[in-house]
Amino acid sequence: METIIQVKDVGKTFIGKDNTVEALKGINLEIHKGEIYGIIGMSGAGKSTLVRCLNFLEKPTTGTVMIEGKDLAGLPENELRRTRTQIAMIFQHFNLLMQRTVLDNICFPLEITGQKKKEARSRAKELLEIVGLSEKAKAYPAQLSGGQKQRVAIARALATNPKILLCDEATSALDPTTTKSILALLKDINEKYGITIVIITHEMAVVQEICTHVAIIDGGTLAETGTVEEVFTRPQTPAAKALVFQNGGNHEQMRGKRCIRIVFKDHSSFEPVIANMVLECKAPANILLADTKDIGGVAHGQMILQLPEDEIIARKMIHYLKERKLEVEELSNYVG
Ligand SMILES: Nc1ncnc2c1ncn2[C@@H]1O[C@H](COP(=O)(O)OP(=O)(O)OP(=O)(O)O)[C@@H](O)[C@H]1O
Repeated sequence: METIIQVKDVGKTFIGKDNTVEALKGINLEIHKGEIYGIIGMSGAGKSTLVRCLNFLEKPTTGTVMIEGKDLAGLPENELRRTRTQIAMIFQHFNLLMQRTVLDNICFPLEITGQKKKEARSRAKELLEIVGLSEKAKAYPAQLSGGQKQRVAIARALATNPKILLCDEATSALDPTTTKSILALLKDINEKYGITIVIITHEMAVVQEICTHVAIIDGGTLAETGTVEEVFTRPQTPAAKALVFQNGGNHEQMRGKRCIRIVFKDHSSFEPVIANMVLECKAPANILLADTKDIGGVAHGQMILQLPEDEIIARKMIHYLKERKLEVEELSNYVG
């Protein structure tokens, strides 16, 4: 698959009057065309800084960012500007122009690129239809709900036909139902228009919902990258385990001896079953052994899980897995 974003050894240091912050250190990332790539990490991990480096809103102190093979640092100003128009961005707080109507907000980037007013308005109307807000064309942002504002921001971001859409905590100010609908819209846009999407978030549920790939960033460094399924089912690093199992995947909390063997057959590899189970049951499960193979996008294999001591939660987990048509076998004396 074609690489669209390549980040090589990127570092970013902020030098202040009294202190120096190394926000990013030696980041390497490769994002392919058409992927929905999640970048997740705790507050202060460096997510926003990284995403801002992808469109040179922030210039990296070291390393290179390449968009479609072009090193952004080497581009003359006008070409950098052109490349930037292909990288749109949406934000947590929408950043709409409050004095302009919804339609005029969407026209704004088109006017900047010199499009005629009439053409801009007709394109803006098309975009409003895509995001399902045609009836709000004449409304002002203050008259919209959070989800509607984000839809306008998405329409505005798409106005210049970008190849990449960067989303910086785009659903963090929204309730769970609205979040789901915005994520569904993003997925639809990704599928219909082939736009590569990079999602910055601190919420695992967002990654789980729509991302194909994920990078975990921790203290300015990249802890782990992989497909969502890989990282969710077999997190390798403490940072990844902390996010996947919410409370650290701490072995001390796993005193329960109850182990089960799950056999995967013909199960979609894109549904991170274990991670979903952990999220649903709000308790960690320890993966003692995982032997899965991806055959044509379908996972086959087995996994041995140690369940929590709490009988009710353990039952709930077994029930969850059985409901998903997985073969579950209880192991009385498993020694990992
Ligand atoms: N312009 C700046 N000047 C100085 N320090 C900065 C600047 N921007 C970010 N930082 C610092 O860099 C580190 C990473 O910040 P960043 O905003 O990228 O993290 P984040 O993972 O996006 O966090 P959050 O989820 O809380 O927004 C923090 O320690 C932050 O204080």
